[in-house]
Amino acid sequence: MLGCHLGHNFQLTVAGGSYQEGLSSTLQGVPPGMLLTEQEIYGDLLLRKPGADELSSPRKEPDLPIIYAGLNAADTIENAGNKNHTNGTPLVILIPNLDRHFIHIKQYQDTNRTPRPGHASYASFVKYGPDDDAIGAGIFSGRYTSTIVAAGYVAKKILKQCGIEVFSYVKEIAGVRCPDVPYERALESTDRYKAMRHALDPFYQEVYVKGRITMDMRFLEKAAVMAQIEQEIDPIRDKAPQMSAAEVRDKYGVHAVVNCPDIDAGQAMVDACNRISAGGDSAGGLVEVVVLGAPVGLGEPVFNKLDAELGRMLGIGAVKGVEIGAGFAVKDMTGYQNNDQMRAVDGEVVFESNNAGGITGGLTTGQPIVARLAVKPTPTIDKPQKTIDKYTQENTQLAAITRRDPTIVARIWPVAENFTALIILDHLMMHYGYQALKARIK
Ligand SMILES: Cc1cc2nc3c(=O)[nH]c(=O)nc-3n(C[C@H](O)[C@H](O)[C@H](O)COP(=O)(O)O)c2cc1C
Ligand SMILES: C=C(O[C@@H]1CC(C(=O)O)=C[C@@H](OP(=O)(O)O)[C@H]1O)C(=O)O
Repeated sequence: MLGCHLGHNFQLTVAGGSYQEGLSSTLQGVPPGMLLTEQEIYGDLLLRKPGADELSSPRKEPDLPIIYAGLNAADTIENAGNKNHTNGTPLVILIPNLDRHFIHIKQYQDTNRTPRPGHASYASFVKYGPDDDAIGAGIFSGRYTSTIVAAGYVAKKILKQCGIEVFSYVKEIAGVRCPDVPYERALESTDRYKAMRHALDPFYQEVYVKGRITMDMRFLEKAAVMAQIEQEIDPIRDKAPQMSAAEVRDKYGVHAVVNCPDIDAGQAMVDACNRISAGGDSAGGLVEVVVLGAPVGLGEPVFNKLDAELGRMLGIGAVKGVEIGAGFAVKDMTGYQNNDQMRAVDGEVVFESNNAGGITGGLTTGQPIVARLAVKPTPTIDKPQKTIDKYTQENTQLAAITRRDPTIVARIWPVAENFTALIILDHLMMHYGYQALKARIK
């Protein structure tokens, strides 16, 4: 298989599959000198992991990461204080699969002759043959997106130190749309939503806050604890702090399930999705990603224009469209309506609108970068569907029996957020390098 690599300077290679031993992210280009912990990476992974709420698949993966390489194992000289700091070598993050039992493997074995319409299993069988990693769709499972979240967290941490903030939220599910809110408000709401999820996540509390896995442990010790945790998934989940939706709303000012900056819209999304999934079907929608604080000029013509690079998010399973700024709506505008008028105010350039989504000519303008991802409804549904037997070519029917997300939208925004961070950091490195070189030319 080819194609599991992203980035020019800040480079990510991913591996693994939904029912293999686990998944991994390998990052090259991480600068030395940054303290990095598994707890903080998990803080992002828990936002995407399955089994969290009524809109997500019942698979109870905790998605606990292990940093396997890329950190100093001890202070490099006595009292240097750089233990667990990045040291510039490739950073490897492992995410073991802990909720893959025989019963689930058997469900896939029983249905793997009959590919799920809308999923990858027909084309991947034809391409890779009978040894195709078809259990749970392997690397085609949405599960692989945990690797993007883990790696993108590192990119976001670096970007924050450069004054750049990347965040994402749910814009639409099942036709229910979140009204437009100012980006600063959407960022605050997303931060409060994350704080709520950290506080209520049983693994965050039991594993990290209570110190069951610490950065002082060796890899083999952490793996041994994970083997214990694999046997305790349900008891740990039972310890989750309980809070009603109303209490979440009062304390954090967010919806308890959907990261949407308008709480009422969030509830209407849940209701609409539940109505669809009660009939065995699934729902799609939109997520929006915003980047604040990016300098002017990120992006490289011609093939690496920043909008083209953001379009790489089509590589995320179920993402069928990536819009920048006004996106497809530009087709109905006149030039005067679409152009973002500019003024100079006290030496600063101010734009009166942002139809360009912060990018013209593939280069950032200094405005917020805005991208939206169209997410299709989950392929696995609980309705009989027409399919074929991929070994005999007979026509047949498939009824889903595997675990599935009623909608992918509510879980995909952390993937979009962290994927965007990987792209922005990659281009920031290119930009800084190019500008440094330019400054040396007399
Ligand atoms: C976070 C996430 C969760 C997903 N969950 C499911 C699921 O439960 N069932 C399913 O059939 N597809 C699910 N998918 C979608 C499939 O991975 C995707 O549709 C499939 O790989 C085919 O790729 P394509 O939709 O890009 O053509 C999920 C995707 C993501 C990103
Ligand atoms: C495991 C995850 O989501 C899975 C994505 C997925 C699919 O077909 O994409 C189908 C389901 O897989 P399984 O049948 O193995 O439970 C989801 O649970 C995950 O995102 O971590």
